[in-house]
Amino acid sequence: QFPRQCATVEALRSGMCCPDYFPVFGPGTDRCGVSTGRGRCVQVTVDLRPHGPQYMHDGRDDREQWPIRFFNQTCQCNGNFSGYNCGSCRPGWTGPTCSQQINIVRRNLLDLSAEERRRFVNALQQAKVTIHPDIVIATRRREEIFGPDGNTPQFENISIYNYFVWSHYYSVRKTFLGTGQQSFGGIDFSHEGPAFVTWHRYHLLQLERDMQNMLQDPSFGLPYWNFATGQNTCDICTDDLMGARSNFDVSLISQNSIFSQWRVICENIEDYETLGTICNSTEGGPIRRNPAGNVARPMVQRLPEPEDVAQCLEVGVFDTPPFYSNSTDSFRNTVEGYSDPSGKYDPAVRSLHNLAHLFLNGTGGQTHLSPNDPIFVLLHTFTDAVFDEWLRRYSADISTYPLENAPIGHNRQYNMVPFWPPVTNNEMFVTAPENLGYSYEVEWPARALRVTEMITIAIVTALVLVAIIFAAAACIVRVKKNKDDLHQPLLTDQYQHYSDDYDGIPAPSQSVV
Ligand SMILES: O=C1C=c2cc(C(=O)O)[nH]c2=CC1=O
Repeated sequence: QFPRQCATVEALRSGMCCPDYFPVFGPGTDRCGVSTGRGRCVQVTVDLRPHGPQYMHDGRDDREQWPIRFFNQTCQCNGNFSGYNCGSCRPGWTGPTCSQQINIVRRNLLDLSAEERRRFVNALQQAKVTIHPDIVIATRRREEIFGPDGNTPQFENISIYNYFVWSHYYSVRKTFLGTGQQSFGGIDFSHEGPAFVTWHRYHLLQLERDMQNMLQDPSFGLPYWNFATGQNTCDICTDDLMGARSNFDVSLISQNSIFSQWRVICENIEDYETLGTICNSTEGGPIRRNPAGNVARPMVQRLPEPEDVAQCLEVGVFDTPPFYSNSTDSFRNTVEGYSDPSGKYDPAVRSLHNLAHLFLNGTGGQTHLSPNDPIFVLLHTFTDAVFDEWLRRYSADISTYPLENAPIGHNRQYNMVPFWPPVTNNEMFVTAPENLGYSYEVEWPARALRVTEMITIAIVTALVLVAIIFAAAACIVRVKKNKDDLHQPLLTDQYQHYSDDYDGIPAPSQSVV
């Protein structure tokens, strides 16, 4: 959420979060790397266009007009420089002056070699236990951020992976309306609206970049899980990947997998909602996962079909009013999984991304907890791959991404909560290989024919066949007629008339034999 340097009483009181890049002449002398032309400290821009009607408690939530409840000044970086102090590079660029282009390839997890799988699992484990070098999280709402004594900012260190989990929780948490009052749940800054795809794209980019820095490997790329297998098994739930099922408890992970030792954060949801506290970095119980095991909901006992992805990619309009989870003929609502794969909204349906979450049936199926299960990363890289393919096919047509009246947090120019420095949804609505420095190694399934198309093709084929049969029949008749003509006795009426015509003199009794 915020750089460690900004989690101070002074920074919060001033509203300025512009850390030094290299403070040669003491603190505050190189804000945003200004001395080397990397960037400068500027006023934060927030989108003031109205949000949709789903949220009606304006003024009560720290996430409104993000991030100005906390800070109103931030670094604005020049050229390819980026980051909270302009000390890093924009996605797709690397090197000391950020002038070298890179392309990271995101591959199918099942295509990785044994050694690549081992390295990926180890990298996740390292991220789970390594404190984030730059970022700390707020553990209280803004009104309690200075602590009980008014002088102790309520921020905590958190590991790189747990920060990924926490960011998702913070974006979906309910609005606290006061002790004794029910928290308001009709708010979600990362789901059920157009920002679903842009928010999760940045979320993954941030984890990928943090892991690249941790591994000191700028070419590290997150793999993906092609969950559209149509199967009722989890093909990546093996001990060399995301962990097999435990032999002792169907909803736990096998002890042969390191993920059986992972402990989740943000599980005390009732405390957060009734006390108005915020999830912190404290870990609790194990990851729960029981793929295809939800007997109460047979519909979520299967994964999406390859054909579902193909159909979803045929929905050419990015989003449709009311830009919410009941939008119909919306690519976003289809890939998110509230519409059927052809785009038709149906409240009973769960497809694609939502279906993959619910199939996991456990930690990965509960929105406030789901990233605790590392399958989340792979499920979302695949969802992002579908989004990128859509952007490519439809030339990133942003015209139906609403500038206003989308659910709060989802307007095109809104800064995504809780990322820092501020980044808008708009900035993620670009094709990844050309603009963000990564691409997917993936083959998309061809779309099967619709019934109407099949009927049209059948009718056209039948007509063509009938035409061919008629033509053939006509030919046969003609050939037969010609043959018959050749075998006719030479003295015929026709011949007679011809010969009559020939000399122009009627010769009724003439014989040619
Ligand atoms: O973690 C998530 C869990 C989800 C469950 C649904 C649903 O459709 O019921 N959707 C989800 C999204 C998530 O991100």
